[in-house]
Amino acid sequence: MCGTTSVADAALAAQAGADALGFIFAPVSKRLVSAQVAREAGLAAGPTVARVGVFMNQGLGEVLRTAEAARVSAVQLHGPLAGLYVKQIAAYYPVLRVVRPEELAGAAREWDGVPGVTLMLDAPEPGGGVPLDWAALRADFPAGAWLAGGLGPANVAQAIRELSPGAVDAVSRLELSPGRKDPAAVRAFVAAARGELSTVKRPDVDNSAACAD
Ligand SMILES: O=C(O)c1ccccc1N[C@@H]1O[C@H](COP(=O)(O)O)[C@@H](O)[C@H]1O
Repeated sequence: MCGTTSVADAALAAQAGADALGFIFAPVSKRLVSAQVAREAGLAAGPTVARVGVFMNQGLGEVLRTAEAARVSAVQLHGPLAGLYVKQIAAYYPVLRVVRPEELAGAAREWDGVPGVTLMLDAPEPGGGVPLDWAALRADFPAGAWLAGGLGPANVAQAIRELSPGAVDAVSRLELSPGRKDPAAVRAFVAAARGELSTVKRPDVDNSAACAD
C-alpha cells in the first residue's frame, strides 16, 4: 500500500491486512511525506507491517539518512541508477529495484541471485495509475518480483493470475485524492489480492495436496 502520508491511513491499511506500507520521499511526488510522519505512521501500523521508503534519483547520503530517520525496513528505488549505487544501498536495506517493462529482461539477468535486491515492475510513470500488459510481460517476469502499475480492487486478481508476483503494490487507485486513502478501496484491494494469492499456484510451492482435496 504505497503513498501513505498519515498515521490514520497507516492504521487503516494495517487493519485492512496490508503487509507493507510505502512512504514516498521523492520530492516530485504529490504524495511526498516527511521522515517524521513516516516514522510515526510506521509505528502505528504495528510490528508485522513492513515499511518501504520510496526514492527517485536521489543521492546515496540522502536515501540512507532519510531511511534511517523514518525507520523504514526496505527501500524502493526508481530511476536510471548505477548498479553500484543499488548495491551500496542494499548493504544497509533490502532494496526493491523498480524497472519499466522495456528494462525487465535485462534487469532480471543483472539482478538474478544478487542478495538483497528484489525487482519491482512498474509502469513508465510511477504513481500514474496506468496498468501494464501483463500477458505480454509473462515471459520476462522473474519469480518473486513485485508488481505495481495501475493496480486496484477491480484488476489486482487478474494481474496476480497473469504474473504470480511476489507482492503487489498500488497507490493511485486507492485514493480519494493524492495522498489521501479511500478506505473502501483499500479494504477491497487487500481482500481481492489476498483472495487471489490464496488460490494461485506458485512454481516454488507444492500445493498438490490442497488441489486434491
Ligand atoms: O506515486 C508517486 O507519486 C510516486 C512518485 C515517485 C516514485 C514512485 C511513486 N509511486 C509509485 O508508483 C507505483 C504504482 O503507482 P500506481 O498504483 O500506478 O498509481 C507504486 O510503486 C508507487 O510506489
